[in-house]
Amino acid sequence: MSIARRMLQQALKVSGRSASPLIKCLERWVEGVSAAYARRNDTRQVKTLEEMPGPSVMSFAWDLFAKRGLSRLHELQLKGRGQYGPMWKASFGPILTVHVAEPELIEQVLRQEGQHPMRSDLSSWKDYRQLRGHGYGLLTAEGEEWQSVRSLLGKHMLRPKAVEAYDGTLNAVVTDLIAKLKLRSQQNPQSIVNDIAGEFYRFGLEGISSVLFESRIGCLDPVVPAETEQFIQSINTMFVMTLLTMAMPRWLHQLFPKPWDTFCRCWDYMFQFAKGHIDERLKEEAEKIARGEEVEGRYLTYFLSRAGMPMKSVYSNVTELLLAGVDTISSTLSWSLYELSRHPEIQDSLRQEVLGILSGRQIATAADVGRMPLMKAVVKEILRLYPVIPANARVISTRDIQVGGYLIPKNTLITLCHYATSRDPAHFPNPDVFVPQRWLTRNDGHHPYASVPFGVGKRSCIGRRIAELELYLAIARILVQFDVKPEPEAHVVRPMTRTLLVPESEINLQFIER
Ligand code: HEM
Repeated sequence: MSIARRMLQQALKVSGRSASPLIKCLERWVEGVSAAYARRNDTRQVKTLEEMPGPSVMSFAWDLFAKRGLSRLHELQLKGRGQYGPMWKASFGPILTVHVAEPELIEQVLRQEGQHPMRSDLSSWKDYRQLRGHGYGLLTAEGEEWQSVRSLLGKHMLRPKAVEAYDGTLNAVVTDLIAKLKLRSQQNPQSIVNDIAGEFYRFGLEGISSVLFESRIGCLDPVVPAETEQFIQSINTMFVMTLLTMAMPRWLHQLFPKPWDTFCRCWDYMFQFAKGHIDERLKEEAEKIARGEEVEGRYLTYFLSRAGMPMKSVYSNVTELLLAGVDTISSTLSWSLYELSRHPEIQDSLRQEVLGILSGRQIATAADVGRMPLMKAVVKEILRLYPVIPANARVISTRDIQVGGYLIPKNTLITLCHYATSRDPAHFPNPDVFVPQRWLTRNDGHHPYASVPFGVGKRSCIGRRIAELELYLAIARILVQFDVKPEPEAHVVRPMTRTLLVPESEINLQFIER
């Protein structure tokens, strides 16, 4: 309470007068004056971007390009925080970005993100769509357009009941994954499956396709269709090229056209792949209707097309959902089995938890995995150590905001460094060690924004519930069917950034049938 206000109240008490309209008016005036005074004082203390520490343009460019910094961006978060504190600025090619690496400050940014949060307005993904005249999907759309797709998809992807209904579809894909792992481990004298991330890539694509189209596309067949392999290859290359094309000023695209051309070719293929599958599925439906048969789909493409969304938006949304469901699942599942293979005691406890809930059954349902606290803790811990999207971003386009005592002008790109916060010993003791148990105790003391692998708020991951269900179902069945061990003389695998955080080298594991 301001001193002026207190004095006014004191005066009222002394005079014994009740609060008449005049007095109330006076009170409001005093409040207004003191708020304005506080604001002026605040602005005086607020620092500007010029005062923010950070590497020079040259030294950051050196780190990025000469020292393979693009693949070590996650480590540069730790280096930046160590060198400059919780906030620093750096120029990523032509883009100035403010890095924020403290949970309270990340929270401050997200609480000011406004009605239609924006991740980045400088994305080369958007440039590509404009160039080719494609629509935007949920990942790239903004404003009202984003809001309307988000509300529509939210009904089918965020509501627990709607997501639980996908467990049968996803379990059918898990059945094929298990058969494939059995086949591959039987082909090796030591039951080793090489490059599990590659296998889980196909699993991820088959999983999200079945949710989108309610039909299978053969990713886990003994011979994978060539177009599927090319789609996966296109995603890989597109992610490698994303950071490069964003870090290069546009005029450099003319001088060195290869990265931009390759990037566009990958997207062309991905859009073509998605369109092919959508058209095929909708044609089947039209034929059914022509034969007078009932059409009742439980798949996302059906919901989108039935909601009257223009086909251009259906194509772009499905392309982006297909893309979002591949690396995210593959990487998280690979790291889960990697860590469980190195911590046999935790693997065993988790298996006991699964077997206890299944009581004799082989296949878990959504309701079953909902009752597995250790399973949830394992996945949380994996995403703390290896958040597949290691940094998030926001651009607040409507107004300047204050964060950590700095004034951030509107339209500044803000990088939320949650890889750094989730590896911070101040929030997680022994931060580099896999300890799922830390998630089992309430009030373990970490800030709620210290590990936010799915983001927070209106623009957070819409696929979170589907991803978690798919991961739980897959891990549960793998542990029931196999003992998972590291290959003999296995080396440590580290993460690397390829826009997303992925294993730097192959993860090879022994899958010993139980
Ligand atoms: C372990 C798995 C996954 C992780 C860690 C993850 C993480 C994230 C993160 C960090 C964001 C950005 C959130 C923000 O800006 O605040 C995001 C957005 C998004 N994710 Fe995921 N994701 C995962 C799986 C999936 C899956 C399986 C799908 C598709 C079914 C998906 C679809 C999306 C979409 C469409 C967006 C954009 C949402 C929007 O802009 O409104 N994600 N995800």
